[in-house]
Amino acid sequence: MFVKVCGLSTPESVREAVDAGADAVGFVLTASPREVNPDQVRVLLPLVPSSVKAVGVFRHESAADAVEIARAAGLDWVQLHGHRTAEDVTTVHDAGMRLIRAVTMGAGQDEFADLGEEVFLVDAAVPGSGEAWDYASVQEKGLDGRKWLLAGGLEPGNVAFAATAAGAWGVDVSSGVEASRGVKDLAKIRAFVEAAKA
Ligand SMILES: O=C(O)c1ccccc1NCC(=O)[C@H](O)[C@H](O)COP(=O)(O)O
Repeated sequence: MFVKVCGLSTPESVREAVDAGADAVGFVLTASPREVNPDQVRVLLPLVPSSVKAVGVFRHESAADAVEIARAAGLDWVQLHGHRTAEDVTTVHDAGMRLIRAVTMGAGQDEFADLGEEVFLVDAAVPGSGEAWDYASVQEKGLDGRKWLLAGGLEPGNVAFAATAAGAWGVDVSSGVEASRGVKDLAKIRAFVEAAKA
């Protein structure tokens, strides 16, 4: 199970996620209680080994702006929330970056089909809100065999059940490993990664 821990902003939380065995870490470079700026990411990046993907997360920014900000932060993966077009995908790829596209369950079947071979993420309606949803309902989208991450309201206690119910290839968490909004809890990060990998 691929595990991404998102919304990291301190050396301690990055170290804990990496040490616990996370496959990817996320830095929120958009308006959020977890927002960090490119300079902060550059300070944290040396703590992330090359085997772990470091992802810049964006919501309202254009793809071109996201690429520019990610580059300033030293990142080569971007995660784009919100409605995106084929041109956005091209913009990211032409910049030599990898893309995680975030969609919600409300997205139409054609939007899921459009995601092609891309790694993508199926999230709650409001990203980073900690809202759980009916994870099993994603099975109706026919995502078997595709590389996609389940997100939204996951926590150490529900991740194994949710990932199985959804048939997910990987999972992504932020709120469920926090002591309070925007403040990561190191023990929860470890418990989450261990539960997801078990
Ligand atoms: O974390 C945020 O505040 C955020 C803001 C804007 C766009 C994306 C954001 N976060 C994305 C994520 O952390 C994950 O993809 C996912 O939504 C985590 O959800 P949850 O575990 O329910 O917090």
